[in-house]
Amino acid sequence: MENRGTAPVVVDRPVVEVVDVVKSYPGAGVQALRGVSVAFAAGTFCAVMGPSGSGKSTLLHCAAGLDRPDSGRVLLAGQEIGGLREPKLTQARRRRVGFVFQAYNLIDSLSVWHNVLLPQRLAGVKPDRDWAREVLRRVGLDGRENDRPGRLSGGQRQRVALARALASRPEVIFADEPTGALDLSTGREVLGLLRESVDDVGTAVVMVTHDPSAAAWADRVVFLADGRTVAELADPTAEKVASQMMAVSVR
Ligand SMILES: Nc1ncnc2c1ncn2[C@@H]1O[C@H](COP(=O)(O)OP(=O)(O)OP(=O)(O)O)[C@@H](O)[C@H]1O
Repeated sequence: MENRGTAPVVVDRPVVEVVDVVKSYPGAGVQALRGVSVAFAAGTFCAVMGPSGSGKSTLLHCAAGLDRPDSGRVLLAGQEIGGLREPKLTQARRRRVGFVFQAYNLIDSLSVWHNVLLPQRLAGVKPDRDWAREVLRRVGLDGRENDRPGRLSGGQRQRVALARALASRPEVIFADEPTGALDLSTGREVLGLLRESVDDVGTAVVMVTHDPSAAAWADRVVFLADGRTVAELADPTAEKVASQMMAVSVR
């Protein structure tokens, strides 16, 4: 399905809506997003793909409220976040959003347990310890609570990052190439856990990836090129994603 206009594809129960977002980096003379409209539905898994430099990470940062667009609107659970001043924006993000980035962003001076509880503590929320224990069990890290992240493997660190994202029961998890630094089987485990959090917990996942077989774990794939959404795929397979990527890359 081609989506060339500025009207977002309508999804049921959107948790994040990006409407006609433009974002440039004036210092670099780059317009990274040129009027992107896309919505992400609650409890679904969406992959974002596109050639290098097409604007995927910028879209993720704007959608997650980490970056402010030059124009356009971003709604998080129906609330427009563009008008929020910093403390309120941070609060909305901490309450509703989880992040899993390739660099893990774990704090090495804290144990696994304290890393997992940190976002709730920063949000001033009393941590739900039972749920934190449950998510650590789900990601296969029970017994590692007292370890420092630096002593864990890359796959285990990524699982800590995922547990940390899940621990605050976010409505949406944004993941930027969460399997990029992992070997094939560890990558599959992490994708399985993201899928499980969608199916069992009802979290929405928005994941940037370059890998068609990772995108095939999603319910839907949105393709970007030159800062615009150019195509979508529902119920993707790795083959369909790869051939759509080829089509997008030769545009
Ligand atoms: N902080 C920044 N300052 C200047 N230019 C930037 C910045 N971040 C991104 N860009 C530029 O904006 C454009 C889109 O970058 P972005 O990282 O969003 O693309 P991407 O699709 O995620 O790329 P990749 O797949 O290589 O990670 C690129 O031309 C990039 O060089």
